[in-house]
Amino acid sequence: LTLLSQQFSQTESWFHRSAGLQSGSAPHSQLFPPAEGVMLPPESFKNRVVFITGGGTGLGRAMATVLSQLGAQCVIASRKLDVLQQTAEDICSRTGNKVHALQCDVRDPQAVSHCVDQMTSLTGLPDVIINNAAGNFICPSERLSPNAWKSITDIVLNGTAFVTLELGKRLIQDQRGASFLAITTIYAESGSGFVAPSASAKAGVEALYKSLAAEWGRYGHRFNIIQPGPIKTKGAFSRLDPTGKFEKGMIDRIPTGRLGTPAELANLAAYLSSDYASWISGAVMRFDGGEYVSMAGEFNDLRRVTPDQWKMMEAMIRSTKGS
Ligand SMILES: CCCCCCCCCCC/C=C\C=C\C(=O)SCCNC(=O)CCNC(=O)[C@H](O)C(C)(C)COP(=O)(O)OP(=O)(O)OC[C@H]1O[C@@H](n2cnc3c(N)ncnc32)[C@H](O)[C@@H]1OP(=O)(O)O
Ligand SMILES: NC(=O)C1=CN([C@@H]2O[C@H](COP(=O)(O)OP(=O)(O)OC[C@H]3O[C@@H](n4cnc5c(N)ncnc54)[C@H](OP(=O)(O)O)[C@@H]3O)[C@@H](O)[C@H]2O)C=CC1
Repeated sequence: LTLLSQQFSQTESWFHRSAGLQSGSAPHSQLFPPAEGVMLPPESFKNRVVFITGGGTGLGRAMATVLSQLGAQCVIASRKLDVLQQTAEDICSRTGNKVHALQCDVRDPQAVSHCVDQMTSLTGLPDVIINNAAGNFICPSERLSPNAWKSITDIVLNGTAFVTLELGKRLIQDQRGASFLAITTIYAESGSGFVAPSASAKAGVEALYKSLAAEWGRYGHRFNIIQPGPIKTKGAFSRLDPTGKFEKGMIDRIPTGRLGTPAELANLAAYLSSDYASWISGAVMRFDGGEYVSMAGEFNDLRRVTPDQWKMMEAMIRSTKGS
């Protein structure tokens, strides 16, 4: 069984196989196929402990899978213990490496401290911390109650801060280095209407991580950020595109013509958390198929202009004399 698991971890995983061309992708997305398989060498995370918040579902689950395939002992934590346990079992049965499930509501600093106590007994302190847990929903800002604002900002900003400070302090005390990674979003930079609490909280997370990258390097701690563009997960799409009507328009504005895949994100997270990235700290890695710059550029809509229309417009421009 162990041999089989090892062979499996060196080739491909169940979710990589499902990462083919998604429906709704543009034809040119064939030129940007999502790479299958795990990128780093096998056992890159052997003898490493990885702690992932929100590791039971979506992107957190994908990151736990890849890191487990690379030899890590993973600890996944969130509110729903049954979901975490099922994920832990699934991953462990596929990779042969231990995955621990711990219940933790990151909004509650005491729960976070208790979770870290439990992890310390199970695995010791982690070498890699991935702050991935989040909450979000689309809502016109004038409809937000104070509690709606608080529910998102408490998970995203306070939750990340509680986890990071609790683990950071204990690691410093034990004179242990670590890699911290936060999953934010491209609109942490631009802000975005209709998700103002999420945008505000994610921007706060980025400020926290850049601050600590500067402050805690002396303790052997690295802090990096991934800003993903759209990657289809139930958690995100059910709350941000509940009718499914916006997906096509979203793909149209992504220059690579498709959504990202959990496997691609997981490989990037693994790289940034690995020794291969030990000189990367304070970095913000946009991971969005080009969506951000595509939405930002004033003239980018000119992509719709046909060659004949260009001929006509060029003639008009060239015929202009003076101002
Ligand atoms: C042009 C359009 C393009 C569309 C693109 C679509 C796809 C885009 C993909 C790109 C994504 C980019 C970024 C993604 C970022 C993410 O974070 S995605 C991850 C999302 N995952 C989750 O949210 C999982 C966890 N979420 C939850 O558990 C819940 O959703 C919640 C609400 C965050 C927290 O749950 P809980 O604590 O149980 O909270 P409640 O008690 O239910 O609610 C607390 C208050 O919030 C109010 N509320 C809840 N839902 C809404 C809503 N939909 N609208 C308004 N208000 C809401 C609720 O009423 C409570 O307030 P009150 O007590 O005052 O009533
Ligand atoms: N998918 C996408 O397109 C994008 C996602 N992101 C980011 O990626 C990350 C993962 O999102 P995704 O996988 O799509 O969505 P999911 O909804 O699947 O993931 C969110 C996770 O957070 C956990 N969580 C929520 N509240 C809490 C809490 N109070 N305490 C502990 N854990 C909590 C949830 O578990 P539980 O319910 O068990 O607590 C869940 O596992 C998030 O940070 C999100 O902002 C960013 C940009 C794009």
